[in-house]
Amino acid sequence: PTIAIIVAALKPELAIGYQGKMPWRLRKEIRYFKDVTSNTSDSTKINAVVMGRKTWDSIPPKFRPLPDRVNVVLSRSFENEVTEDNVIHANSIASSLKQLKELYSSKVERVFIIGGAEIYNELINDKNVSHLLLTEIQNTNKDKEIPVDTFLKFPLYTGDSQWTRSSKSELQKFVGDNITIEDDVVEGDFKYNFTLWNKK
Ligand SMILES: NC(=O)C1=CN([C@@H]2O[C@H](COP(=O)(O)OP(=O)(O)OC[C@H]3O[C@@H](n4cnc5c(N)ncnc54)[C@H](OP(=O)(O)O)[C@@H]3O)[C@@H](O)[C@H]2O)C=CC1
Ligand SMILES: CCc1nc(N)nc(N)c1C#CCc1cc(OC)cc(-c2ccc3c(c2)OCO3)c1
Repeated sequence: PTIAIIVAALKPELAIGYQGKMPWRLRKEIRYFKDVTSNTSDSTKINAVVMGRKTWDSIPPKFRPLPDRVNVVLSRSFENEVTEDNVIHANSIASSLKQLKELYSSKVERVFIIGGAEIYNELINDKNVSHLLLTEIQNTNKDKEIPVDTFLKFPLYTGDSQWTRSSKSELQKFVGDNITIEDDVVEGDFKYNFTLWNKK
């Protein structure tokens, strides 16, 4: 299945976290994340979300496991198993994909890597990752500093980057027509845009 990274990052430094949490709460961004990671073109299939143990721990317990998606959590101290609330525990990316295949065979349409920094920075260079769904966030209030301490190490804007930004119509095709993609969404001091990147 297609493996895509999905992340929201503050430009220009591509910051994604602060003290183990998200530096912002953007209502429409959470809805986009939910819709894109839940939506399948084939209604008989389901998507999977893969995350690091710290990201799992940071999701409010009432919101996890993320509904209507196969949840996979990675930890180097996990046994490869399925927990009682149907979460796949894996101790490597490879074993998580193997378990997905064994348990769900052709039932999984897309696999979304949903964080956090350690997982992102390991997988951005993985040959199996074909797409990057990046929400590019800007701070419109130059008098306000946004506290951040966690960053993506993604080579996107360098000249020799193997990643190229797709058009808005390619993004629309990728996520499906039933998802509305707004331009320049403004929430508080933040302005953000949804983008799709793929490998050259
Ligand atoms: N802006 C955004 O879109 C998002 C931001 N975030 C932010 O990211 C931050 C969390 O990121 P981070 O602290 O890096 O933690 P992660 O969520 O990336 O989890 C790291 C843990 O995952 C496990 N792990 C990592 N790599 C592997 C591997 N190859 N095989 C098996 N297990 C592995 C380890 O677990 P163990 O220690 O148990 O061995 C490691 O400690 C938070 O601030 C969060 O808010 C998170 C998601 C989205
Ligand atoms: C939702 C933020 C987000 N956006 C994008 N573009 N990519 C992502 N990978 C993520 C993410 C994520 C994991 C995560 C972390 C978290 O706290 C650190 C909370 C949630 C979360 C997940 C579902 C929710 C919710 C919050 O509020 C309502 O429903 C989800």
